[in-house]
Parts: sequence; structure tokens; C-alpha cells
Amino acid sequence: MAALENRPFVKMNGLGNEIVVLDLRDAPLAVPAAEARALARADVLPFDQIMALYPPLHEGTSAFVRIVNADGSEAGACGNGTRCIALYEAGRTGRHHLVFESVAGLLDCTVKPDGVTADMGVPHFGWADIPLAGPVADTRELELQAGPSEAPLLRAPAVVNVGNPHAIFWVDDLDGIDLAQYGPELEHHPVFPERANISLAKIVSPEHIVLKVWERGAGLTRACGSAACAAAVSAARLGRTGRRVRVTLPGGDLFIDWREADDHILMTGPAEYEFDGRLTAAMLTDDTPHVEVN
Ligand SMILES: N[C@H](CCC[C@H](N)C(=O)O)C(=O)O
Repeated sequence: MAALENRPFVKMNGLGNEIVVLDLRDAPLAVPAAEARALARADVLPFDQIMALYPPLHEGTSAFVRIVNADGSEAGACGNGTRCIALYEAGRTGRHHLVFESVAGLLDCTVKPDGVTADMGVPHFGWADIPLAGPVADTRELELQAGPSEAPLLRAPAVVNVGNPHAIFWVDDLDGIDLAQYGPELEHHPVFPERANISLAKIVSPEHIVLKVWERGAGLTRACGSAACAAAVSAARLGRTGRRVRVTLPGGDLFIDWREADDHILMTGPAEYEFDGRLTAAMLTDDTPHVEVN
């Protein structure tokens, strides 16, 4: 019997970032990694993240949320998924100001007719916060590269934690670099003991960044809200943009405001309901024979 068997789910997306909402508040249980991986299969219910809702731990919050990637690993933040659960909860309760709690802190959300604004908290730039494997001189330019050693295609990323770890490489030609080729080795590089989300960012103007993302535990996605936040604060920290930028991802635009007053990162963008259903044993069980190679 699969643990999640017979549980209802809601399929949503944030700019094409594929989200599954599991409302587990009435009967909480952990999301088994193997069941998440089975569910994410292309011919079952392909998703990038599960947003699992648990009973609130603190007064004034709607739920404690845990985030599970398609590979079954847990993440500390999911911007697109946060906008999705805000829309979900607004639809359920009629309330348009919602606060969720995650391992990374509070997520204060406002649902408006033209989109959802989520407060993603403050960024952390210290090497131990990212985390990195050891102390570095400057997290604005990490000594890390990819591509031919004599002429690296990617080098000197900015690194930041916005609830989850991110590395942003600055490039002039987004289409000239195959992120699917370099994403896996960078995601798993030993400098990132908890792995990392890997972005290529082109700074078009002080108000506009174009971004492509290889997500930790999910691979190439149509959008990544936390990466948009990470790229925005990193570009501002380098003085290459202002603190309010439009971030264009393959799935569309997010608007990031790294608020002067308290350094909170406000992310605004769409969230979309697609369909709902109920999980079955077949969806949660991967019967693919595992060939033992001796
Ligand atoms: N798609 C998510 C990011 C998930 C992050 C996850 N890939 C990790 O940190 O392991 C977003 O919109 O922020």
C-alpha cells in the first residue's frame, strides 16, 4: 500500500514550473521520496515540485509547507509553488492574504486579480549559509567554472541562498550554452555540499534579466521563482541592476522587488490551476524492473 494512495492532489503551475499541491493537513504524513519519483514519471504526473501542506505550527499561518523535488529530494524554497499554494488557499477560503511557514521561514502572500505576490524573505550571502564546502573570499564571484579549461564557457558565478542554494553565471548569449550539458555537473559539484540550482543570466538592462535554470532535483524547468529572486539580488549586489527588476524565464516574466527597507524579496507573478485528481497505487509505484548490472 503506497502511503499517499487515495490522497487528493491539485495540479498547478507557475509560469510553466510544474507544481503538484498535496493538502495533507487533515491527515499529515511525510511524502516518501520513492513515491514522489514514481509520480513524477513522464507518463504519470510529471512535476518539478510537490508542495505538501501540513497543519500550521503558528497562529496566523495557513499551513506548514514542505517542498519535494521530482527526484524526491527536499527543497527549502519554491517561489512558483508558493504562488500556487496561495492561489489554492485563496480559492478554498476566500482569503487573499495568506501566510505559510516553511523551513526557510514565513511566506507572506497576497493574491490579486493580476497575480500573486509572495514575500520570499531575505537572501543569505555567507559561504556557510549557501552552503559551500568551505570559506571563500567573495560569494559574489565564486571560483568555479565549466567548459574547456583553457577557455571556460561559464565562470565566476554569484552564489546566494534564498531558502535554497543558487549559483548564477552571467552570460551574454543564453542560447549559445547548452545548460543541460553543464547543469548536472555544476548541480553536483563538491563545492555545493547540498547541491545547488544553476542559472544562466543575461543582464539586458538595469531593470531586466533573462534567465535559464537547471534546477536541483528537477533539471531544466520552464521557470524557477527562487532562481529569479537569487539572480535579482545577486545582480543588484554587483551593482549591475537596480533592486526592482523584471526577470524573463522561458515560461514568462516575474517581477522582483528587493525591498530597501528590510531586504525582503518580493516576487510577483502568475499562478495557474490546471486540474485535480486522486492518487492511485499505480501512480505511486514504479514497477520498472531494475536491471542488476554485475
Ligand atoms: N521551482 C522552484 C525552485 C525549486 C527549488 C528546488 N529545485 C531546490 O532548491 O532543490 C521555484 O520556483 O523556486
